[in-house]
Amino acid sequence: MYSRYIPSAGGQKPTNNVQESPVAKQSPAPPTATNGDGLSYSRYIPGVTPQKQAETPTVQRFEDEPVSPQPKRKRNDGEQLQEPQTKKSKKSKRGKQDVPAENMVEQDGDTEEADDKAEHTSKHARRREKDSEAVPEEQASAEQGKKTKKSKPSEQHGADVKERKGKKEKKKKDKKREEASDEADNESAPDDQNPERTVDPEMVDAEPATENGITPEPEEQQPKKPKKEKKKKSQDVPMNEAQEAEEQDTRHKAVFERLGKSLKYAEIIKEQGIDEEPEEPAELHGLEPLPQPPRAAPSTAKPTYETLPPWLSAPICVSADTRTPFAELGILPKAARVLEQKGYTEAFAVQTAALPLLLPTNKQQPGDLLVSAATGSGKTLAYALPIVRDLSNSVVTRLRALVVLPTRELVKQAQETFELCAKAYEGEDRKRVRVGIAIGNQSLASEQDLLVGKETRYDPEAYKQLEQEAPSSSSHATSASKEDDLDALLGGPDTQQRRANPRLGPWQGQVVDFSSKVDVLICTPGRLVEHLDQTPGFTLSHVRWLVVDEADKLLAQSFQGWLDVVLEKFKTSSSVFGARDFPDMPYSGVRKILLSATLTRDLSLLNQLALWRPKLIVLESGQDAQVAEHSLPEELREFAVRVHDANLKPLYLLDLLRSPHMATNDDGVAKNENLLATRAQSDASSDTSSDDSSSDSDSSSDSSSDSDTDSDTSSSSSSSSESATSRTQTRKPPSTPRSLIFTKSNESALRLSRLLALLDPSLATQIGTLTSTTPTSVRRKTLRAFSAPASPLRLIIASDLVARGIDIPKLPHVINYDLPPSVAGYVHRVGRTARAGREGCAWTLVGDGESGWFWGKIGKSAAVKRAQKVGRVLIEEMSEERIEEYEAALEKLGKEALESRKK
Ligand SMILES: Nc1ncnc2c1ncn2[C@@H]1O[C@H](COP(=O)(O)OP(=O)(O)OP(=O)(O)O)[C@@H](O)[C@H]1O
Repeated sequence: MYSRYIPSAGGQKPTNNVQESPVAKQSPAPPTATNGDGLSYSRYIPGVTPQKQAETPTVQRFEDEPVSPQPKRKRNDGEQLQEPQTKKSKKSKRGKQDVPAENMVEQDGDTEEADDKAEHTSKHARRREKDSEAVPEEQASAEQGKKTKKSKPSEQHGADVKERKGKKEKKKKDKKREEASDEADNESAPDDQNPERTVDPEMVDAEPATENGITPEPEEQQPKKPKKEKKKKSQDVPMNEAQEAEEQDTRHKAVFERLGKSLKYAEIIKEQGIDEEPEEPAELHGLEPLPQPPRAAPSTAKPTYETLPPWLSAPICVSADTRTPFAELGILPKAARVLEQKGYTEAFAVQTAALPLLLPTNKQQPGDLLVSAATGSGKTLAYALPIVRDLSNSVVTRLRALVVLPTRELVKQAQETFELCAKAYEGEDRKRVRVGIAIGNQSLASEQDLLVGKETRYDPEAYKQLEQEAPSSSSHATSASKEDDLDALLGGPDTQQRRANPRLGPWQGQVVDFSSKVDVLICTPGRLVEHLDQTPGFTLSHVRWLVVDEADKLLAQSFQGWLDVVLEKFKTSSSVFGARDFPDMPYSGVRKILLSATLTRDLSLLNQLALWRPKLIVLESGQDAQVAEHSLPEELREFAVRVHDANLKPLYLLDLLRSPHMATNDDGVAKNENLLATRAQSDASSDTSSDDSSSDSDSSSDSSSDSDTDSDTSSSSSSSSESATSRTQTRKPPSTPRSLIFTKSNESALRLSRLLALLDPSLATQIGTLTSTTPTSVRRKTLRAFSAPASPLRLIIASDLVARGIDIPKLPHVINYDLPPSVAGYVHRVGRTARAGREGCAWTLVGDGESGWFWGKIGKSAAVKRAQKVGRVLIEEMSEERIEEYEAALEKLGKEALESRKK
């Protein structure tokens, strides 16, 4: 609520006297003037008769304005000065009396207090006007003087204060002031130091008094009183003020005394430990409490936020260094002996975990199995051994195990392991398990002959029955070859019928019986689909094992929709009763085994397989029990070779191959002290000091870029120290270290092979190339030659064709000439070395523009679990002479390429 000044109707004509007054000349305000808030006040102007009551302005009140809890001070534009200045100005105003009344008054029309002020000020004004007529001039001046600085209320003012006493809020304020006044030596502080005081309503009234030119009484003579007191007290009782002050003092003293006593009493009670009197029991009055159910015990079960199924979130973890004698795992002594002859004295960790679950000795309910274990950890034997053990119990040869792998080389490799196991389980009432492969390296017909046997017999009754039957669902030749079409044309309608059911023989009454020639078929997915489609008598009706090795790759890619086709066959070919029974187990069905070093945890992919009671085995490396997305072999050492100038990358590779870092014997064991030193530094990379950074800057023209991409100072320092101690030497080691070099494509592999031969003609006979364009027979030959220690073949430059699964015995080095396409790609590539618990080194050439990706995704990624940190190797800057040689080699290569295109 605020007050607003509304001038009386018709305005007010200033009298002549007023116009003559010096004050009036400066101010247009009438004798009964209003301040900026519309508050009226009376002003003493000698010789001017105050206006009558009827002419005083009315005050209109508004309820809809927000009420400020405290009076706010609004300055006029001219009142920008700070408070001390305000005081000065006030004094000057008093002295000079030349400032308009509006400027003298605090502008505040918004607050409640201001409303009150406005109200009673207007009353005051009216009353003062009356009083000014009656009270002699001296008395009036004395009264006004009291109001100014000491804010002594007038009689009317005292009455107003009493009225306001009823208001709660004002009471509180008054009380506060009262308390404050006791301590603050009765208004010793000047008003202008207290912003609240500057807006004191009394001040509003007081200002006009100073304007009247009447000098207020000196402050010293007036007793300093709290404002509230001043308001309460009436003008005419100066004696009562002193009495009241005394009374209040005594009252305050009494209150403080009582407080002190009670505090002392409380302390005594505390010290003596006196209990307070117990409360008397309340009378119940027949309102007895209703029987309540017992309180439920708080649940101790922890909420689970797991979204993965338990088998995936809580896998079977096995430490990578676990070794167990085969005999302890239920492997027959004769089989264990055969394995030992091959060098398999103990079961590796993954075999220790998987064999008991897959062998028929398993007491647990059988189900599907997933294995996620590092490269070279022996996964192949982990599934081959129990499958062969199971199939060796059979009497009749039927296709009972289907093993699917992504490449021909891997199929061949798995075949060797299965053959070993078949040998191990042969004899002693066990049949020799027959292992077949289907990889498309020969014609379909010849493969069909190897897989499916055919016998013809004369049986007219069976023939008739077959004629009436629908085409066989188990095997059918839907996409017949051109030769078959010719047969059909020559052979007439019978031939078409025969094609519909391949069991119908070429002659009337002749029936064909098909039989599987293999117990285990290891195949690539594409060739499997072809056989299912085109090979008569090829059936999956008896299959009870399905192995998907390198499962992440096989599930991520369609490979002619092989999985859907196979799973469909598993559903429809179960017509033969007991075909999928496990002889030593109360179980019937197809057991699925999925394996990979980078096994997918993608449930949408895994769900395609309709897994039944699956279990997941995860190989842990190191002491850290945390399961990472990918883990590398514990014996693998990784190095990043910085390539400053990507255009000279082949020269960097040559220098690396000739450097002492790579000098190892053919078993992958370090031959050279420098390499051991490098390894030691790599191990200690975390605590190497960075005080040799100067050497880094010596060798590197833009060493800052290295630190930009790699914030880990410890690793940087390791690189620096390496650069200082193990700088690449161009001294030639005794022989080229046996290395598998990966490029990003077939083309780059071929180009690099030729370029290296041109740069160093001595390497020409030592280099082999493996790409998807290489014929299978050449691939196999190359790999075999590379595995032989005495072979001249020292380097294989390959595409990612051989990145997965290929087992090259005792390969000491893998070099990533080009960065791998993914983290999984890196894991598989470098996994060609450090296999089966042996040492091995992986070297990655990292260009300055690639280091961010390499260190972020691979080198320092938490997703890749490694035993040791990735070390760094710096190659010396290339001399001008070498660069010229390189350019000459490039030119020659270009000419060769042109010539080959012309041909
Ligand atoms: N128990 C064992 N004792 C000694 N050597 C073994 C044993 N089991 C397997 N190996 C050897 O370990 C090497 C790696 O085996 P395997 O190829 O099965 O590994 P992997 O886990 O399948 O690797 P990748 O994931 O790369 O395919 C092979 O040379 C194999 O002969």
